[in-house]
Amino acid sequence: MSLDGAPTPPGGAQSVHANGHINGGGQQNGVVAAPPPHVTHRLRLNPSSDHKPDNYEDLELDFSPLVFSSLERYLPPNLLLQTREMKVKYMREILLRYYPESERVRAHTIHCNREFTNTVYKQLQKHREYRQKIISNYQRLHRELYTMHAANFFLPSFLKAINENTEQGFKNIMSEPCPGVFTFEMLQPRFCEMLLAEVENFEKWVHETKFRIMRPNTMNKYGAVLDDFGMETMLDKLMEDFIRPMSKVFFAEVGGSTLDAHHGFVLEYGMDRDVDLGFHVDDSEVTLNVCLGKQFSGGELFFRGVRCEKHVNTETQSEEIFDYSHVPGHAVLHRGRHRHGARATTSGNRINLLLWCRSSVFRELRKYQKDFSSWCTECQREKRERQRQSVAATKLELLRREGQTAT
Ligand SMILES: O=C(O)CCC(=O)C(=O)O
Ligand SMILES: [Fe+2]
Repeated sequence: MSLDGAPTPPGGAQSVHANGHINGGGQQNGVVAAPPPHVTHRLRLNPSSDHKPDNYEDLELDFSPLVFSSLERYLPPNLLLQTREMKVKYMREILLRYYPESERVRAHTIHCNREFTNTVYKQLQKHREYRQKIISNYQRLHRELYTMHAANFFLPSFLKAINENTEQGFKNIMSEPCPGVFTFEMLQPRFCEMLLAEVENFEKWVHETKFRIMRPNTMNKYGAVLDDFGMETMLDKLMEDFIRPMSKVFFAEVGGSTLDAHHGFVLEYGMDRDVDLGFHVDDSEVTLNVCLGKQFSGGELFFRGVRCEKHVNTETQSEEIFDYSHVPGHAVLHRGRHRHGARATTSGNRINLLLWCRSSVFRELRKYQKDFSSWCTECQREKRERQRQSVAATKLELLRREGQTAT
């Protein structure tokens, strides 16, 4: 059997050369670009905290109703008085800009809002058809993987922390070997085995049918997008009920509490697969990276400090250098903007589960931020430097004035 495959490949990571430069001008791979100048849709920088948002649960929408309720508080005051339909229309146009599959289109074509929306719709439609084709033809091996069964998937220690849902509860199971990089034991060995077998089964089907699949991003030749073969709902649950509570505590300043979209995939490394992964930042606010196995050597993750778009290529400070060795079943949680890469897997096969979690609210608000990012180390260094210079200038001025009074 031969099936027709992939539409335009999805977005991905933004690669950064180890010595600092972004590959290919930095606009490729689904990295968020500035909106076209004519786009007039605006949000407030601070939410209207006393405004009670509408409920959107009963509408058929392409984003979660909760996203609309959260975003509503950021609407310009005059819009808050409009009908629910008007608000939905306004917010949808903003949100559509953040649908990952739209990024490529946006970079090349868009000249007016309507045209943009139509092009995105076509892309979405194509992508839905692509997924549908896979889902209706691929025979699942372990059906129990496709719905969330927390007790079968996760270790009791992890479940206990999630149920407690307190900062201390999370800290009890986590290590933070480098600021902003959290590691913890997460998956049951049986779950890892089943997911590995499912991925293998899917790859076998792809091979046999010659179905042209999209790889997780432009940096990988191997691996598979789990969302494309039926795991989207289960992974949404993973993000909402497990990753968002933790991110709310540890990554609030990068939208950790408003994560509302994900890209879920596995990567496969080995001498006969992808060997390593270059230095990059993820197209995510928060990334979950869990090793599924199997046996391997090498493949360490290397981290090199958190940077905003403007500072992505700046030098690494010695205290930012951190290398991590993967352990099957163990998870790493970090900001998408934490620069990192993976060293060569020198023997065996390493397969990792990745969940890039995004917040559309955070992405919209980031556009209005003029000054320094609280989470970018380089922004903070520049800010301190600017303050130091300003204090020095004031001191000098005071001394000069004192000198004048004395004479
Ligand atoms: O291979 C790894 O563990 C890193 C994967 C990664 O950074 C990514 O997919 O964004
Ligand atoms: Fe990454």
